[in-house]
Amino acid sequence: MPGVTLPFPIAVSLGDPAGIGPEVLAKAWDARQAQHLPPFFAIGDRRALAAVWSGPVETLEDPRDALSVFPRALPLVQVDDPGDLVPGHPNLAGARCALDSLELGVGLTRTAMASALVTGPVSKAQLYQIGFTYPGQTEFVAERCGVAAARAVMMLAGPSLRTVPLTVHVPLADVPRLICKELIITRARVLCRALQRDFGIEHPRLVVAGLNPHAGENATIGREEAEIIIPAVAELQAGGMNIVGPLAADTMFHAAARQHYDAALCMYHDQALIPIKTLHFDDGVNTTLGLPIVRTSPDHGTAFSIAGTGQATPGAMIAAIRLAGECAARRLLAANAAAAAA
Ligand SMILES: NC(=O)C1=CN([C@@H]2O[C@H](COP(=O)(O)OP(=O)(O)OC[C@H]3O[C@@H](n4cnc5c(N)ncnc54)[C@H](O)[C@@H]3O)[C@@H](O)[C@H]2O)C=CC1
Ligand SMILES: NCC(=O)COP(=O)(O)O
Repeated sequence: MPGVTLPFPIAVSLGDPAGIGPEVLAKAWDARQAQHLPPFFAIGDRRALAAVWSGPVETLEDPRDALSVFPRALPLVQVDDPGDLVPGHPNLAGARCALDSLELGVGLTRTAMASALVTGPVSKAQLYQIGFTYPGQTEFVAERCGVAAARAVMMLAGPSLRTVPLTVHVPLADVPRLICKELIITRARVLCRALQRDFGIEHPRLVVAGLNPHAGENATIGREEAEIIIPAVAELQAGGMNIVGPLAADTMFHAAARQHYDAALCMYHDQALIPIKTLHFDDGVNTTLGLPIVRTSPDHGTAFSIAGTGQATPGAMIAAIRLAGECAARRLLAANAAAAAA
């Protein structure tokens, strides 16, 4: 945000060393001045950067030194990957390095050595093979921050759309039984509060998607709308929230419809992510709401098939760093105002 200088740099874990995380972060550093990015440092293995980029890297002893290093080199907190490190060829040593980097990034942000955390893309399949028991980074970061998974809310954000998947990394067949009134209410409240606190939207306007075609067509094409979603929306409205739904999911994302809301609560992963990745593949950000720290991530994955080819575009990583800086700045302003008022 203009006029706000963050006291600490932003921490960025590189993600899987064989994925495109190192390349898009290096390209973001190349673009730091043109894009007016706040200072950041990388967390991961130096070799992952060297494999895809010939720019300057300086290894840090103290992450806070990133502020002075950032103008001349990409600052790095080294996390060793003892395996063969070849872009496009993931292995379990790389997955371990990605997890160690994520863990360190959360710790540094929790202890105020970093103003916010940006996480590079990891391969869930690789992480599951080393015993990672969380569905994704969202739930891992939430647990490390002491926040219950239901209250850590994934939101995908682009310049013209924000969406929240109510259920995330679960089989589609499980979605109907996982949707319940309590989950809708909990996530809508976290979403509303975060839009106010982190996005500066004083009176958020929310919409909720239906699960079934035509939002159930008056309970003739599925009953989840009538039995679960409508009662949840009614309870939230009674509590004063500006929220409507369920809306038919096929017609709620066109340009004119998007003017009427600040965020859409969707019933399952692809219902939320298809519109975002269609509209904002190059500048979409995945952010976790409801945490004591700011955490964002580019909306894309590891893209192993293009890693090391130079084709990866850094737009989503740049957007993730920018959004992390903006949210952290809003929290800083609010904290300063509260301190001044006390
Ligand atoms: N934040 C995270 O950690 C995320 C991790 N993933 C993980 O990534 C892995 C691969 O997932 P996919 O579904 O294949 O999605 P993906 O985003 O890695 O790739 C999908 C397609 O988009 C292209 N692509 C992705 N990012 C690009 C970029 N910056 N520039 C140019 N082209 C780009 C890829 O080459 C591929 O054709 C999975 O293991 C998944 O778990 C997926 C999404 C987010
Ligand atoms: N599809 C979104 C995604 O995979 C990101 O998940 P997470 O690792 O940020 O929880």
